[in-house]
Amino acid sequence: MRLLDTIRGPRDLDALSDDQVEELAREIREVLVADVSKTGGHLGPNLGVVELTLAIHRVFDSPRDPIIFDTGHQSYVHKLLTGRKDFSTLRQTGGLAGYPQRSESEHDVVESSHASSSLSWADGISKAFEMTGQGDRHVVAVVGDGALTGGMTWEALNNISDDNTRNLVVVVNDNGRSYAPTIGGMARFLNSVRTKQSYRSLHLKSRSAFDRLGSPGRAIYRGVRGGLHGFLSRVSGNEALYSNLDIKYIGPIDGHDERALEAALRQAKDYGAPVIVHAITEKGRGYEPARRDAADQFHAVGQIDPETGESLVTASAPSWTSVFADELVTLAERDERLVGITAAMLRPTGLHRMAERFPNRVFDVGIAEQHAVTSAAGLAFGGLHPVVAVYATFINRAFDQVLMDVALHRAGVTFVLDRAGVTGPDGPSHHGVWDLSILQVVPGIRLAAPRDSVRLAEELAEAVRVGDAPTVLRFPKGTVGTEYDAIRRTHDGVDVLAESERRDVLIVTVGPMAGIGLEVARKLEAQGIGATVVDPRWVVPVPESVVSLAGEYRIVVSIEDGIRVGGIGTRIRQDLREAGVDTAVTEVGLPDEFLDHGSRGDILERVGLTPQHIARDVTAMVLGSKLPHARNAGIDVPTSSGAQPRV
Ligand SMILES: Cc1ncc(C[n+]2csc(CCOP(=O)(O)OP(=O)(O)O)c2C)c(N)n1
Ligand SMILES: CC(=O)[C@@H](O)[C@H](O)COP(=O)(O)O
Ligand SMILES: [Mg+2]
Repeated sequence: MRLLDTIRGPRDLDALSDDQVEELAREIREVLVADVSKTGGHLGPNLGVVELTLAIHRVFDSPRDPIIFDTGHQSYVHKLLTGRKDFSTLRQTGGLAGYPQRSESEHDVVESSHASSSLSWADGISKAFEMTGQGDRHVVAVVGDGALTGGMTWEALNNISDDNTRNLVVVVNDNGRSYAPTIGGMARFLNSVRTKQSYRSLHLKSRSAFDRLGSPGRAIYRGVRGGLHGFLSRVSGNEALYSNLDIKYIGPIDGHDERALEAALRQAKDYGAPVIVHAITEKGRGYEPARRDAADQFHAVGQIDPETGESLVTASAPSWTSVFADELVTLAERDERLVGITAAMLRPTGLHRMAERFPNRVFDVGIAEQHAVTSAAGLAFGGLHPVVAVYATFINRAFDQVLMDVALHRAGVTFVLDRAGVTGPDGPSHHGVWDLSILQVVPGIRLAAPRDSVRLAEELAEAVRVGDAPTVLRFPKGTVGTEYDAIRRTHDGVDVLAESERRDVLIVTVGPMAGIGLEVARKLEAQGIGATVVDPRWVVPVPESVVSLAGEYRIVVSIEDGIRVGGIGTRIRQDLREAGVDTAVTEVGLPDEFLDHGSRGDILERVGLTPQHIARDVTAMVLGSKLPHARNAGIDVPTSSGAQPRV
């Protein structure tokens, strides 16, 4: 039996000897590589926190001492140590979540995968403990060097430093990388610690001296190491950054030396005030293919060959991201005003291609979306046209900057939102389902949803030509689908994809929902219900011809991969009513709920965003029966004029 099989919870770790802890670390790495290579997931980050997580769970008493994982993608080891051993269903429908999830365990606290929030969580929890007579409980926040580039962490540190009576331990998991090497002054500070000759040489010399004494020497070394690191940090003046914040700093600690970590964490636990423990770790530790991966050390992998690390995923078509990446380079070659901005996701958003071609025209600002957006407003003020490329879910964080720094000043900034719509395996905080609703309230904004790669190229070229308003392009995760050519295009750019003689149903599709809309139309036509399908391409503001066309039909059906509440459908309905058009409107989209992880197909099926569900509901409406209220289909029939749907 494996040692790991005997660990039912963190308290089973207490009795392990040093050698058993090392054996357990080895077994955990074997499990991570064996299981995650089959399911896909955050292999590199989790291989880097094996000893760190073991030490935290041996020193602190979770869940009494809550452990907060920033971003949460590095919580697999935590899950293995808290009773969740079956990773064969990782990130799959109904399976283990890829992030902490309270419904899985009392040991899980923060479920959001949006980075840089852990210290604020820890600040609040520790304050609450202190104010409710639970001041003896410790709160531990594990924050990566990448997450430290996010502004929230500094807002939290500013507050934490104000009250030095709380049992709050911040463990900096410093592997020097977000996806790519972490950027900025914070990274330079942390890197200086890691590479400080005084730290490195003294550390290495002391270790080899004790090693020569054999196991007794190694035991002694481990005993004094905590103090040694403390000495080193004073020698190298590393604690300056934090001690000026009046926060105790312990480190740097070798993040793969479990005993040294324990010594530092015990010191931190007994300190009785906020402490930062700085652990130097390696993403992908213990697995050569990850360690060798120059791109991102297997930050997030698909299915891979566990022996070689080679990807087993074959793409049937180019990804939306790669189409965008190539188109942007083409545009940048023609327009020197174009610059790119990424929030620590250069390769995931495709900006790496522009960076390779124009290294001085792409800026990685760290995990700092708010800064990225307002900096873009500044770049536009200076005469450039920034293209801010982020995942759709992360633009949520910078809404105020889009509104008050870009739109208020009518700045020509283009936002490219990748992973828009239901993404799938990364769960509720990663679906890009809010952008259509929150951005459409921004005055002057223009929002496009390309239905295929041809329209992506076309609409990106149109977007970067707009110099007096924010423009937005949003497209989904994965590979581009079928190209849908238009039968005709209206004067204001609406593509008619299918047209029926009978003016029964007008289907207005947003982006790649065009495919579903055409399938719905085919199903309706098969029942003798006339259906026309149009793709506005630019969905905000709603083009006038959508409104005028709607007046010729009995029902308008909008279909979008975004929450229905406040979505494009509600905007169409409002524009129709304001134009005096009383055609019934059926808005099809996602429920305004948090959607658990799973495959995109399973999720769309579950919420009824499929041709079958939509055609059934619309048929029932047209034939006059009461619609079965599918969760995601809101039916709006104008009641003010007493009009009934013209069915
Ligand atoms: C607000 C936000 N922006 C971007 C991301 C995408 N993202 C996920 S993990 C990651 C890098 C995190 O780096 P770090 O905190 O150092 O953790 P590591 O992966 O190195 O353990 C990024 C940018 C995110 N989760 N949240
Ligand atoms: C944790 C995080 O925010 C990302 O690493 C996320 O997993 C993105 O996944 P994809 O790039 O595969 O969509
Ligand atoms: Mg990192």
